[in-house]
Amino acid sequence: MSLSTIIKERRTVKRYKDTPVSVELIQDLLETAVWAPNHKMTQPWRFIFVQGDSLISLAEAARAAAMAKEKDPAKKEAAGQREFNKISTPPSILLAVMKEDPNPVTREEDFAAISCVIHNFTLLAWEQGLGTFWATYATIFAKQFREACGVQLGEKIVGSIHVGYPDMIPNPRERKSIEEIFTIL
Ligand SMILES: Cc1cc2nc3c(=O)[nH]c(=O)nc-3n(C[C@H](O)[C@H](O)[C@H](O)COP(=O)(O)O)c2cc1C
Repeated sequence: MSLSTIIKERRTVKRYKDTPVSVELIQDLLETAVWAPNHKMTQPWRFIFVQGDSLISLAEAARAAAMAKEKDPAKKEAAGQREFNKISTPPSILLAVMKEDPNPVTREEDFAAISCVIHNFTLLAWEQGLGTFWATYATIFAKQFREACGVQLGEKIVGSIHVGYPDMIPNPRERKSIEEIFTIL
């Protein structure tokens, strides 16, 4: 597959086969993905791969967070179950974690750089037949969830990347035409 084909054909995948994902493969993909541009080479990232029983424990933390957040007692259980399902359904999740620099300029540049790493990862995964879903649902900011995966104060979860072999690949969503977004001065 050419790079342009991979870029255009990669889709956000939300339905996966049960097939487990090899930890070695994820490590290999990340080893390449980190060759992203990064001002001052701060390399402010680390990655947490979660699957199996650990994913269920993390999903329980998501349930606890959602139940604590829901104020209406009649809706607590359903809210918790929704979050539990969200986390426990994919075969595995890769959490992309960034150290938050106190300098706002560095922090913004670091966020841009880790976003490049994440997208590199999703493209490399696609090349290997893996689907991904970069999610930023509210759960990743919840105290219970952060504690369950060992994210420290001063670290931000930039993405919860669902990873697995696709069971269904959605149709592409239209992009704006180049004429609309391109200016020549
Ligand atoms: C930073 C970021 C956060 C995202 N968070 C979510 C999310 O929480 N829920 C969701 O359904 N999609 C999320 N997406 C995926 C987008 O919805 C998806 O990329 C977009 O619809 C285009 O589809 P495609 O990736 O298949 O081309 C996120 C994408 C990015 C880059």
